[in-house]
Amino acid sequence: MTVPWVVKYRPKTLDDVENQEDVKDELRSWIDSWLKGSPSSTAVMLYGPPGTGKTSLAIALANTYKLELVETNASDTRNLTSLRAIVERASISGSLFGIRGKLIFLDEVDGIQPKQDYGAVSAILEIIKNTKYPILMAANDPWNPNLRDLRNAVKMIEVKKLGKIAMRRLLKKICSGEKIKCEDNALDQIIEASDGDSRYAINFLQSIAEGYGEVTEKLVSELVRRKERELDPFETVRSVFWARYGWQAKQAVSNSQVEYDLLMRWLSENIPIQYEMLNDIWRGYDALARASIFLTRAKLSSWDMLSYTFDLMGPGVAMAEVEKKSPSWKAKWKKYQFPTLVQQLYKSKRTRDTRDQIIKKIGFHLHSSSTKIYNDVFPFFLIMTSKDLDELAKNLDLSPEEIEFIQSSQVRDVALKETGSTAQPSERTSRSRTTSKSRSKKP
Ligand SMILES: Nc1ncnc2c1ncn2[C@@H]1O[C@H](COP(=O)(O)OP(=O)(O)OP(=O)(O)O)[C@@H](O)[C@H]1O
Repeated sequence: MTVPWVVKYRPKTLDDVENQEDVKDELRSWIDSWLKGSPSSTAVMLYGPPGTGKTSLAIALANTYKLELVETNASDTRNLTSLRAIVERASISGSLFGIRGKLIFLDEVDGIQPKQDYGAVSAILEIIKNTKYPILMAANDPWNPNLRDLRNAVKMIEVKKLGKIAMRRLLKKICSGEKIKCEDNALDQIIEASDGDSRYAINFLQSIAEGYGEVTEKLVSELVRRKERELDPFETVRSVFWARYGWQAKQAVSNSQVEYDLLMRWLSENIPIQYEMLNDIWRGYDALARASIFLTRAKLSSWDMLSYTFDLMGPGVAMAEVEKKSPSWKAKWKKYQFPTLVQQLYKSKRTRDTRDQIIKKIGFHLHSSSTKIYNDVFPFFLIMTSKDLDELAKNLDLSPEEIEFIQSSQVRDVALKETGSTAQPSERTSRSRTTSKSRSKKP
């Protein structure tokens, strides 16, 4: 199984964490104050946009001070109960940093829902009151009024987006670690699209590198569109499959800018990749089939139906995996696939692009328009090159990709067929084609 690069390249210690110097200093002096026996504050909340390194900072902090990281999701009330027991046990035994100290980490504090997770905030407040261990929390957006009491009980530290230079260093390190060819401009585009979200940038890099074996500017720009982040189907698909709670999956599909039909294709292609149990796959497809019915109804009658489409495409697909209900469930990294249709469109576009480049070069040498070369010369050229490719390639300054295009008989057939079928059926072109055909008989 491929290890996700966000895991493989996660910083081990605080020194490995790129930038974030102020945050690291504050965290160090906070833990030092605990070690001296007079904590500057019981709990700290790291807050900032997704993928800025909050979880990484928690792990690096624990490693740096050789503390055991006790990690749980802040809205998981069942785990909070056992956490309360840990904290209470420690206060009775009076152990502070006993044999091995602990760092308690509560992730996704802003995911606490007042109704569904009733009692979570008061449980955390109680843990903070009784703890003998430092408590670190993380949230993307901690300004929800429901979290006011919590905010007042902790020290708030902002984690800012990673700058472009630091992000580039991070990605370069991964590229050389993985020995993959990454064009500088491609990295620039990924950095631009990630908008400071390192997880997004690293996942994006891995998806392209594993899907295509190289990271080129052309590939990246194919995938990055203007509203890149929301448009990235890999991110949406992963967020749905990795959602532990229904609301997370619903958020993923409703925030996604990937067009609904296309998103269905993505999910459909990847359900059997993500889910291993036949029953889970069946439930996933069942939810998706129902989502498709509601999408058709939404388009035909009322857009109100879209809400059901989201429920089924998001939580419906996400919760198809029964194992998710178990507390020991962990998201499994899978290499997602482009929907076959999108892949075919991409491949044929690439082939057409290469063909058009060759046509341009011939046109430049023959002082003719691309249309004329395409209709009158190109089929003949392909036949000619089966004899004299080396010489022609030199004269036309053809790139290896263009030579490969010409050499591939399969592609040549496609190109010949396309040339025949897509040319305008004008008198001029049909006559020209007759001419080139008849000429081709006499090489
Ligand atoms: N400052 C950094 N230095 C090195 N790697 C980083 C840094 N920030 C993030 N990363 C990389 O990005 C990945 C995602 O970061 P992380 O999970 O820590 O973000 P987060 O802020 O906790 O995100 P979220 O709020 O969505 O949970 C990490 O696995 C790590 O590899």
